[in-house]
Amino acid sequence: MSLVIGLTGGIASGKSTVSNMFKEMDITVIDADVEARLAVEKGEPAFQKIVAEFGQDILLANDEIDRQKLGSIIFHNAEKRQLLNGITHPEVRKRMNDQVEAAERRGEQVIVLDIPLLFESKLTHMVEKTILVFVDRAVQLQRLMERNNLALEDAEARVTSQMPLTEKVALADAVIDNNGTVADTRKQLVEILRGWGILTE
Ligand SMILES: CC(C)(COP(=O)(O)OP(=O)(O)OC[C@H]1O[C@@H](n2cnc3c(N)ncnc32)[C@H](O)[C@@H]1O)[C@@H](O)C(=O)NCCC(=O)NCCS
Ligand SMILES: Nc1ncnc2c1ncn2[C@@H]1O[C@H](COP(=O)(O)OP(=O)(O)OP(=O)(O)O)[C@@H](O)[C@H]1O
Repeated sequence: MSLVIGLTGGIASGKSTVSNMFKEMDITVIDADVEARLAVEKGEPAFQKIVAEFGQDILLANDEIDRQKLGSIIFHNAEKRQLLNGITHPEVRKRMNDQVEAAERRGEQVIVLDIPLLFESKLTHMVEKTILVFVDRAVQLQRLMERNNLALEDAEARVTSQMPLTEKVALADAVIDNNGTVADTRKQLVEILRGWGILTE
């Protein structure tokens, strides 16, 4: 049996930064954002449902979903967000489960699921241990504005659409403080994995 670790945090809190560290250790990381992207490609069942609910206006000229447009709708409207989540999340769960099974068949001892909404969507049953990547709200907003080239108001809408990181701290088995340097973050990850017997040296 493998150990399945859930890696979570908030938008732009540093999950990808930490998941890259796992990948450098040759540990498989299954990324919910990647699976969510694949699940809404043209021809997939979720694509049809999204167009039926949100209308043709949501499509780009090439008939793919306009992610920026869909994001600007759902990050400002909780009802629409729930509607989208209801369509995408079952598909994302299915895809992640398939990948976990494939990694288990390959005999992998440790598997990481990178799931931004692990706690909001009550997906903790999919994992044995959880690691939260934490940053202060001000740092989170700053990094999000810079990375996605967003105005403060849009960055705030995205952060506010998720459970506050301060609440997630109490739910996680281990917390990495990513307010400092990437090197500080790596040190904390190594300490956690040593504590869990995953890293020995
Ligand atoms: C709204 C969409 C089109 C925006 O696409 P975009 O390419 O701009 O962003 P991307 O997919 O890379 O997501 C960036 C981050 O936004 C946050 N986020 C995405 N969806 C949601 C949501 N429904 N609720 C809260 N936060 C969300 C996550 O922290 C994620 O890491 C897209 O995120 C989407 O289809 N979301 C629904 C599926 C979902 O919930 N994905 C999250 C993982 S299950
Ligand atoms: N310790 C750090 N110091 C400075 N910048 C950082 C640090 N960690 C992450 N960043 C930067 O902050 C941004 C967000 O980090 P990252 O992409 O890892 O977050 P994420 O949680 O995976 O985000 P999302 O879920 O929104 O994709 C990136 O531009 C990244 O380069």
